[in-house]
Amino acid sequence: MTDTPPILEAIDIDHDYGAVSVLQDVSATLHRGTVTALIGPNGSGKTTLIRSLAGLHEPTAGEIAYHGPDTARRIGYLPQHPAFRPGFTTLETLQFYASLVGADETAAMTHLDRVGLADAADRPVEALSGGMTRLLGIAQATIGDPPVVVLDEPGSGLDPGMSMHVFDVAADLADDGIAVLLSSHDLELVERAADRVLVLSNGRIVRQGVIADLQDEFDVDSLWSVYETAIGGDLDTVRVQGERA
Ligand SMILES: Nc1ncnc2c1ncn2[C@@H]1O[C@H](COP(=O)(O)OP(=O)(O)OP(=O)(O)O)[C@@H](O)[C@H]1O
Repeated sequence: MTDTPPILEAIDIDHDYGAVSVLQDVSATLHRGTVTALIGPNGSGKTTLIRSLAGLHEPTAGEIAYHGPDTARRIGYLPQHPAFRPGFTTLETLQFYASLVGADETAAMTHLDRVGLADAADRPVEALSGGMTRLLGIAQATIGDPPVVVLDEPGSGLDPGMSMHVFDVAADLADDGIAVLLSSHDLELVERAADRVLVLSNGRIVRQGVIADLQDEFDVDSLWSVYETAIGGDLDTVRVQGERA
């Protein structure tokens, strides 16, 4: 759990998009068997941090360090807007990703079943609803059993039952020993399924730790109160980074 050494960590990373500094001095750890939720206002840098941790872009400064096993696939990633090549079925698409990471033939169906998409196995990917496409993206992120899985807003666009299911899938992955990072704006679901949170505000981690410990520290009984206190300032204004707020 969280007292184990991290399997993946960001060490003092900065990320700039040209002249715009989006992450500053971010240090964060992910641990095996733990769901860590990344929460923060719109535009605070969550997707940028997730993409940095997934190795999709180099930080401008600092380091991303992976301490896990040398497997065929180290980190599974669900983008915020998953998209798949048209002309193939859901099952064929997942079988393709399975073949890339050396997973066995049955893995694709098992992973489809886990996200609740078994009945859509023969449906072309272009005929999936937005929510179903996201579920296929989650199945794709977990195929090959990477020890770290990062999910950018996995519950976005899903109905309440399916959102809850997706968070339960994340908790099940952690029960299997995987280090899961997910971003979300749904604090109730985060409180239900996550062990730890990283609170990002305006490109900086303003709090991180076990949810219950943060509630004790702030002497509050909900994650919303932790969030409100940690973020401070206006909660109804999007702070556009690189601009005067
Ligand atoms: N490619 C880019 N070029 C320039 N600026 C960018 C780029 N991508 C993101 N940004 C800026 O970086 C900041 C952080 O964006 P990011 O998508 O990481 O935030 P977020 O916390 O994931 O937001 P949301 O919750 O709205 O999805 C924003 O100010 C955004 O405008």
